[in-house]
Amino acid sequence: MDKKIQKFAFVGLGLIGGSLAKGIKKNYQNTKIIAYDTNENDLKKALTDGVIDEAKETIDESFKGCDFIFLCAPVSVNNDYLKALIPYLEEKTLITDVGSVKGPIVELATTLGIGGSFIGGHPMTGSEKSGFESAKEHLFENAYYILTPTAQTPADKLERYLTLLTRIRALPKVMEASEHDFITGTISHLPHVVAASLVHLVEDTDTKEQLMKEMAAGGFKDITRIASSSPAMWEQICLLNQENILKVMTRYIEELEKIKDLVREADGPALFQFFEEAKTYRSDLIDDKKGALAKHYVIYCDLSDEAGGIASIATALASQRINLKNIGIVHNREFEEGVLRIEFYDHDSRTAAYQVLIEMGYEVYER
Ligand SMILES: NC(=O)c1ccc[n+]([C@@H]2O[C@H](COP(=O)([O-])OP(=O)(O)OC[C@H]3O[C@@H](n4cnc5c(N)ncnc54)[C@H](O)[C@@H]3O)[C@@H](O)[C@H]2O)c1
Ligand SMILES: O=C(O)C(=O)C[C@]1(C(=O)O)C=C[C@@H](O)C=C1
Repeated sequence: MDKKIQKFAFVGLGLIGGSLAKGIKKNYQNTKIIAYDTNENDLKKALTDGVIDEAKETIDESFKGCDFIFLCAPVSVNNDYLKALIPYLEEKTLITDVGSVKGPIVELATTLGIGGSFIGGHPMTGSEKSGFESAKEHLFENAYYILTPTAQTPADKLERYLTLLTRIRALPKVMEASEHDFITGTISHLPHVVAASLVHLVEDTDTKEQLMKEMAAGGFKDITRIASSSPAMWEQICLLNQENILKVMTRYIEELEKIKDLVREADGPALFQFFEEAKTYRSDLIDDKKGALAKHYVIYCDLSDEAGGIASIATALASQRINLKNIGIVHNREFEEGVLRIEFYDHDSRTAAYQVLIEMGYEVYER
């Protein structure tokens, strides 16, 4: 139990800010969360849902006394609020942002003389959706969350941030802002530029009847999902990480020229090698499904009558359209009596199943 009330403030309560606020509300017992956002409807919704305790109409004295302040608006806007919040920072306050570019804000914090209060942050998770209504309390589970301290960040503040990330089940990684910006320029910013440019290409070359748009299948949809992301967010990321994005775009255009040559020369073996090497590297990526970051959506359920019990549980879940990945009795020293282990494909299915089984009177638990 957290004895002391911790005060958290948010500026920007959209997808990322809203998810953080939800994650904090769920994982800390004693919190006061205040938030400011230009979107009044989202603030009202967050208040009604009990995610925040107070909605603010402006940045003022009420931002004093915070343990954490999270800047969760588009990147250049975060830079402006960093300045605006200086009068309200106290000794204990840790101010951070969640922006996708880290160099400029870390430099700004240092220039403003608040390097000792600031740590850059960037969760390597998200979605093409925006706004508070898309926020999820479990967004950060098993996801890397990069921290970029300044040269003046004290060790105890970094420690406090690491503890918070562990509580929301994120995987913290500390690095230099410049290294962060080069890495994300390559694995996140360039792919968003490429996805959007592919969409433009198809739009511009489509037939009169728009057959390409009509027939686009899995391949095109998979690679362009992120083209649906917020234009305001990506405009600012491109402006703030301009140098790295230009560097990596130049390198990518060279890569395209190389593969263009192979196609023109009809060089079968080289084309095979090109795709084979990409396939091998791609299948080595650590993702949700394997490796150190494995995500298992599992619940356990006590059963008295094994045979009939399994069937009725499977039927009840199926009737609610909840898909099972795996179901079976576990007998081991931890569960001497044997329990039913039920695995799902995703977090939402697990949450829904938990509710269904509780309502059916089963004893259900997550480990
Ligand atoms: N979307 C992602 O996948 C993702 C992932 C990691 C980090 N980020 C970073 O998180 C930040 C927020 O992105 P998001 O995806 O949550 O976007 P979002 O659009 O869902 O949320 C941004 C919020 O900021 C508010 N806002 C905009 N201008 C404002 C202003 N001037 N004053 C106060 N509030 C303002 C908006 O109303 C909105 O609620 C960005 O800096 C982005 O780089 C995004
Ligand atoms: O999954 C997605 O939709 C994302 O685009 C998330 C994503 C990315 O992986 O590029 C987008 C921007 C961020 O700064 C971090 C994560």
